[in-house]
Amino acid sequence: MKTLININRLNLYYTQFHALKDVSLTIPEKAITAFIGPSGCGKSTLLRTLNRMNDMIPGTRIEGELLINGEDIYSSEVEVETLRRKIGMVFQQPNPFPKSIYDNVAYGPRLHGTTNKRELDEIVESSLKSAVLWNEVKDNLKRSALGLSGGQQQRLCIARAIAVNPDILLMDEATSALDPISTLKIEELAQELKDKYTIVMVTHNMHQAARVSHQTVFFLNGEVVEYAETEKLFSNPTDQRTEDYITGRFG
Ligand SMILES: Nc1ncnc2c1ncn2[C@@H]1O[C@H](COP(=O)(O)OP(=O)(O)OP(=O)(O)O)[C@@H](O)[C@H]1O
Repeated sequence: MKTLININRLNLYYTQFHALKDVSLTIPEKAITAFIGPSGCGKSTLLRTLNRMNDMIPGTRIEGELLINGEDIYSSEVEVETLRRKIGMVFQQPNPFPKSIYDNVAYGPRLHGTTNKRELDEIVESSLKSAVLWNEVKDNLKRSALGLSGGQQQRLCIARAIAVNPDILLMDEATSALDPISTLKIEELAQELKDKYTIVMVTHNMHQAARVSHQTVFFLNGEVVEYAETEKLFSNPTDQRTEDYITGRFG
């Protein structure tokens, strides 16, 4: 499997607080990588370094190297806007815009200069189909996105993210606010999307990581304790701390 993301000795500080400690990690292309670990261990922080969302938090300092496709995304030549266009993100709480379903999905393509109605129609349809939402909304595209259920809203947010054709999809506990059936739908959707996108997901739910991911990364106190193919990490972890965590002895 080809490596897409290469992280070398990454350290991140929130002012004085050392939140990521010497993190080294590779993330394979077109597969799902799950970040697990107890609350506050740095999962979301590392996820946010991948699209430079942490840049927006004052006092954040980063050392080390983070390569995507061989390019250091923290180099001064990288334009953050261009980088973020290639990296979609879905959050814990579905956050559709207070606009129609259609306008939510068309938002990114319009921002990037697509104005042709037929082209936009096609992008909206194909993105909603990819997000397995099309059949539920195709007759109501002009309705407000806020009228959808939580699970539908989250699939709409995924459609919105993929409408600009990113390389990477980041999911930060994207199912933790959803009911079990909606959660299952998003998990199934992630399985389908991984053939086209590299997915990195933070999850509180170890079973979810075990169910859907190819690779799992276990964090503790800002460090990566261990990362491995999911099957290996859950059946035969190398580190005692991983074993303690996955068997429920802490966290
Ligand atoms: N903006 C910030 N300023 C200062 N400290 C922060 C900031 N964001 C996060 N932290 C701290 O950094 C550490 C890692 O936080 P992070 O949100 O990455 O953990 P997490 O593993 O994703 O946790 P959770 O599972 O609870 O979301 C925590 O101790 C947190 O308090």
